[in-house]
Amino acid sequence: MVLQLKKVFISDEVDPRCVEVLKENGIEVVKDTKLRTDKEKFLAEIAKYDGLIVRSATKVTADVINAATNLKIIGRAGTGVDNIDCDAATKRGIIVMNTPGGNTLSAAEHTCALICCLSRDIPNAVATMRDGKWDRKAFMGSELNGKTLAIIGLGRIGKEVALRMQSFGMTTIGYDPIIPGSVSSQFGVEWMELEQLWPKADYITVHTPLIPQTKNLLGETSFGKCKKGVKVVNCARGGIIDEVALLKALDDGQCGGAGLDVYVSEPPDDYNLAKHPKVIPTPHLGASTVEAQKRVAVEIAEQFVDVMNGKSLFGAINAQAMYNALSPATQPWVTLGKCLGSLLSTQGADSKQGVCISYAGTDLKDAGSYLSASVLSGLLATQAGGEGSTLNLVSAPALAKQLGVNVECKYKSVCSSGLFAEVCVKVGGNTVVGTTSGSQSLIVSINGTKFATPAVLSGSMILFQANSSKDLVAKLLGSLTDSGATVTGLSVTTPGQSQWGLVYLASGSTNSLDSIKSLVQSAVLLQL
Ligand SMILES: NC(=O)C1=CN([C@@H]2O[C@H](COP(=O)(O)OP(=O)(O)OC[C@H]3O[C@@H](n4cnc5c(N)ncnc54)[C@H](O)[C@@H]3O)[C@@H](O)[C@H]2O)C=CC1
Ligand SMILES: O=C(O)C(=O)COP(=O)(O)O
Repeated sequence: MVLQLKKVFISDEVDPRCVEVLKENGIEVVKDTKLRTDKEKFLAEIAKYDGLIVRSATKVTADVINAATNLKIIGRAGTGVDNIDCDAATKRGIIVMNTPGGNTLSAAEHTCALICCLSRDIPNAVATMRDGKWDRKAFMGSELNGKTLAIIGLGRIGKEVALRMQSFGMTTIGYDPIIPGSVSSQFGVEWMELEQLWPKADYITVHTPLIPQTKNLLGETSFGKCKKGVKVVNCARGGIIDEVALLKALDDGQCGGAGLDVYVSEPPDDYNLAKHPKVIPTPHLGASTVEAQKRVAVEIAEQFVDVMNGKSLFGAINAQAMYNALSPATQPWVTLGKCLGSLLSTQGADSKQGVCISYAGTDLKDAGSYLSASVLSGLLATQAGGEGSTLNLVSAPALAKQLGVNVECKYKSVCSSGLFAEVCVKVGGNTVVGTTSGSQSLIVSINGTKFATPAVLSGSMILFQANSSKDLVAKLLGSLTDSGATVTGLSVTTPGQSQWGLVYLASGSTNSLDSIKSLVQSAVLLQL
């Protein structure tokens, strides 16, 4: 798979190395960090690009995505993609990718810095000195040594925070629905359920994405289960700690202090929380280091170049089928799936009746996810509406879900037909079986009728069904030639009562179809 990437727009402050790497690889780049503030102009401009690179400031909402009629890929020079409407992008077949890990260490260090500042109230102490005051009594801190740090979200950043704070003598406990205790114990974190964790924690730090399950994860109820005076840090996303509940807990002493780098609205709608004397606020600086910025800028540019060259889809978060389809060995099967889907669509197969894909042969052992996406991309092509809609391996599964199409995949290691591998797609009463030879897609049978030898699916073809007769082929070829068509080949099923066939044409025209109408039961023009 090679994605054509000619023009990329960068709408946020990204290190200049990003532009350099893209340009070195022949990609035209426009960087304008102000345009996004003028929505109308931004929407008009974005239509010209096939790539977009952002950080967290640009809100890539559905209206931006729908205006970007040529867009193929959105790159996040950083981790969180909550500023990108990934569902809208997926429906349009646009790849969304981030640079996982590029800013992990910076975000982890910033979290640790906030924990240290909280333990000694350093910012307020600094402020008094700046005010010309020598006030030692007001700043009695407490050691981190021997205290318990609860880490919610034990992914990349959570783990690095744990390792660093252990060197201060903190006991680290944590919770994550995906990372089990057997893994977290390897980096010194005792895994426990949230209910056990709340009353044990002296400090709580959150490192999850903002998703429905994590919204207000630390709120009024959970604060109530914590030790009085618990200190909290949010360097992940605003809203994981409920801002209203936090303000109340700070006021009534249930929370002893908060280090905040992220907010529900950025910049905050009001500064009540940021100005609270027990809060240490920073303006989303977790990833703002020279090192992290250089890393994410180069990484996102290199990832774009790799996609363009069909080399890798590292960092893609909505392109699992495309990712699985990358290897050269899978390419012919991806093409076959799409051909079989298109062919069924021309036969009027109704996808609402459900799609059953059976595939056999050890070559196809791991083909499930990309085969179903590729069949759907052919089958549903006529149903993908809207300007700039692309039905591809990213958008086809999303469209099937939206249309309520049920897809079933079955795998068998042994191919009973004697072929090395084959794919059978059944939709309602229509069934097609195909296989590959080198890079070619071949049709083996249609509705149970076998081709004499598997027939190539490529170029302009007429697929017909007719009553078998001795002179059928001669009559068909005669009519087509008389209509001005140049026939380059023919492949038919073994004669029975009814016969299917493929006539290969130098170029297709409806004239050719009309010329054989009286000789066949059905005929469709295919362009594969
Ligand atoms: N302040 C800043 O500038 C930065 C903020 N971030 C944010 O930090 C957060 C974490 O980033 P990474 O560690 O790189 O992500 P990650 O994907 O490596 O780890 C996130 C972890 O959260 C866990 N998780 C998901 N749902 C959960 C739940 N309900 N309860 C507990 N854990 C749950 C996941 O299983 C995963 O292990 C993200 O929100 C990211 O956007 C990242 C970089 C910089
Ligand atoms: O990578 C992330 O998730 C961040 O929050 C960093 O945001 P930024 O790139 O600094 O706008």
